[in-house]
Amino acid sequence: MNFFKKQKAKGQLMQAFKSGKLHLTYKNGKTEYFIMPKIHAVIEKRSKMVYVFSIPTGLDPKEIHKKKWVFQQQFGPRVDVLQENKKFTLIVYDGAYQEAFQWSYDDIAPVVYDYKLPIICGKDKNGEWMSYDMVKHPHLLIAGETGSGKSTQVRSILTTLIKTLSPDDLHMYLADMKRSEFHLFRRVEHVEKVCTKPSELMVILQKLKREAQKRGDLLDENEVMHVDDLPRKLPYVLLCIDEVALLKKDKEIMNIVEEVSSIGRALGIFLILSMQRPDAKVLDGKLKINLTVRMGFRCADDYNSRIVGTPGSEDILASEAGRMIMKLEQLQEVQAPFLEDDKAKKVLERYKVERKEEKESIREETNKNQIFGVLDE
Ligand SMILES: Nc1ncnc2c1ncn2[C@@H]1O[C@H](COP(=O)(O)OP(=O)(O)OP(=O)(O)O)[C@@H](O)[C@H]1O
Repeated sequence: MNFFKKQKAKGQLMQAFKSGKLHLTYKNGKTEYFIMPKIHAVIEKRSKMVYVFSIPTGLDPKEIHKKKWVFQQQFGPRVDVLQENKKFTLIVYDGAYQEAFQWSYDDIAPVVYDYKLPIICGKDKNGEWMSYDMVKHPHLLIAGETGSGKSTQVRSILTTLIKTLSPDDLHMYLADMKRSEFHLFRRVEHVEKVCTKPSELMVILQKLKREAQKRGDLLDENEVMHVDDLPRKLPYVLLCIDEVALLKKDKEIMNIVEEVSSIGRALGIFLILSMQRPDAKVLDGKLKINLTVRMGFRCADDYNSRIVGTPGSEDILASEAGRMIMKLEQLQEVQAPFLEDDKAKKVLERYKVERKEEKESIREETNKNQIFGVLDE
């Protein structure tokens, strides 16, 4: 921030202190003297300004919190005041405040109608929808601390895909390493398999490897670069792994995931990976390069947000669930739509079929004794 901008910002804060009488006053004869709070730093961050100040001894710290409205009058409605002893941090967010909002397919459908594989992200500060076509930007990483809104976002993305594409055009494989999220997608027509164990995921990955091989051969035979250019349409395949970091010690699994991330784009095989704590070891090498789209929900610190590739997500407040820094072509702050578990269940009800459950239970039964080769049919 240049010198003049910093001075102007300091002046505005001083003005707020004066208007709210947030200072000590003493008189010497007829003259009044003020002891003002001391401004230690003014830091400009992406989409916000941070002021650090301390108050003079004798001024009640509660006054600063009670008079938050003074800062709002000076800087606009979107301010936060944090306190550590005598030191305060005032955060002034720029732009309009993007309130939380509900997922509604009626609102989303017109936004995504011309995408082949639509990923709905949320709304930016101006209330504009953010979305993209996964066929153009394959492989997505979603990261964020517990309670930051990551699982809700995965739920919203998958539900939107199910509503938009037919089960002939999209085959989903869902790996739920925490056993907490994907149960509501069981028996959905588009969902080939929901698994919760690494051994089951390995079966899926072996299948996807063979599928990739077949698709690669087809591209060669037909002398085309992308499955969309084949004479016969093939379904897109989506593998979504929740809490992928739990698999980091499983080298064989991680190697195939990495391989899919490298070759999937042309073959119509895509990944959505989510993790609570960004792990530099998991996001290493090829995987890091190939997960081109990132959604960084609130994370612990700037070390973590750097690993995700979404600087600024460490500054998202705990009260801002569903807020993220998104990296597509550029970094952008986005509020994700809120889709509750119960509502998703209702939306998905009409896509549930008996057939798939039977198929799954048969597979699971077979898998008990024989892990490999089950899906070779
Ligand atoms: N898009 C959103 N808009 C508003 N509130 C949200 C949104 N997403 C999540 N929340 C709120 O945050 C809570 C936690 O969300 P969620 O379960 O998605 O977090 P999480 O990061 O996946 O946590 P965990 O890893 O523990 O599952 C929700 O119950 C809801 O109250």
